[in-house]
Amino acid sequence: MSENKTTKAVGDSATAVKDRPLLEVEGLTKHFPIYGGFPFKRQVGAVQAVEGVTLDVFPGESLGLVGESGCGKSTTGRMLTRLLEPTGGTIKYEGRDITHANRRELAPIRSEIQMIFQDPYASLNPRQTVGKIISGPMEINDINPPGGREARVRELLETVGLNPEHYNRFPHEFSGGQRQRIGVARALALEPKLIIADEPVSALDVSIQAQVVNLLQELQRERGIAFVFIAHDLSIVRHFSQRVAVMYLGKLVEIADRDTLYSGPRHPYTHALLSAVPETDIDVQKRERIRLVGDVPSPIMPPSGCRFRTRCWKAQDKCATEEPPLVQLSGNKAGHLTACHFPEDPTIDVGARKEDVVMDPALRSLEKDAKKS
Ligand SMILES: Nc1ncnc2c1ncn2[C@@H]1O[C@H](COP(=O)(O)OP(=O)(O)OP(=O)(O)O)[C@@H](O)[C@H]1O
Repeated sequence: MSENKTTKAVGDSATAVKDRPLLEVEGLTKHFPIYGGFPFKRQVGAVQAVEGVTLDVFPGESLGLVGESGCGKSTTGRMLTRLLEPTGGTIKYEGRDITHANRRELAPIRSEIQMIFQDPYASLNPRQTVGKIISGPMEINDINPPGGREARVRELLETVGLNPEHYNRFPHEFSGGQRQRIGVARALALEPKLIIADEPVSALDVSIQAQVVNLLQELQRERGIAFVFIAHDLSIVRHFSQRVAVMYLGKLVEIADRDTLYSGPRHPYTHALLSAVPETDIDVQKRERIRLVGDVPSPIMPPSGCRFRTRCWKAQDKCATEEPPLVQLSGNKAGHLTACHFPEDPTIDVGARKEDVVMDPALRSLEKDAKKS
């Protein structure tokens, strides 16, 4: 098979490639040490949570990061915001290496990269008022917007669809969806260029998920904020992201623009993830159903070669001995990278799955509305 050795995951959709990348991530790695032994504790191993992740995030784009629970999505997100110190690799923000930048060095960009967390119950301080929570980042960064912080917070409350009069209320007075809106307002307070949204809707009621996704999408479009949208649910990422990266056991296995990924996945794992999304639209061509067997192996001792091989129906000897690089396979578009020795055939009829496959009826109706307008 002829391969073009492109190892950098670049976007090629019109939205993605406008400028140089906002964020350039190369070989990002995180190992959590495991200590044991008696009487003196020493390191006996490591959880290899993230291993050699390489990708770019462009200004204003939304990149979806998808994979099963425990594959290292949150750890990656936390390293990108520098809440976690990487074990290896580099992170560049607007060309500046911030991989090991200290607090002082990070200060000027702290406001530009924000995070929205999964659990809107745990991520808000129950003893602080909404006003205090949202103005927190402004206080920490000593930012005084024209008109004052309170006016800015009220404006932000309105932006995220909450009543500005709720300024003095406490988190427990709000529903899950409303709390996540407070989290979004807090992330917006410093007018970030990049938001890492870590499963921002998975803790919410299904009927509320669509509203919050819609809000984030509006913000992305109207304010040109770049998003890394972390999710285990491919249907939500498809709704929100122009490009999608798929992770398995700490590694990126495939990345492409969303239509390419959904209509012609090359990595068997992506194919399996897609076939797990229920097809509710009878117009959508039936895709072969694949059910993954076995558990995800331990990240403490991941399989040799291709990490997916123990669950892959296409695996051969080579998969155990040689790790497949993340490259542009022959037949793939620029920017579509796959890490597999025996990839799926490219879909012949690329238009076969143009329709979105959405699990949640609320999201489905939103998509239809968006298409009409
Ligand atoms: N502080 C830590 N110490 C040790 N291991 C950790 C730590 N944080 C995460 N891990 C491990 O690293 C691996 C990746 O975890 P991570 O939370 O990044 O995955 P995830 O894909 O975000 O999963 P989920 O969707 O369940 O949040 C898991 O095996 C997890 O147990």
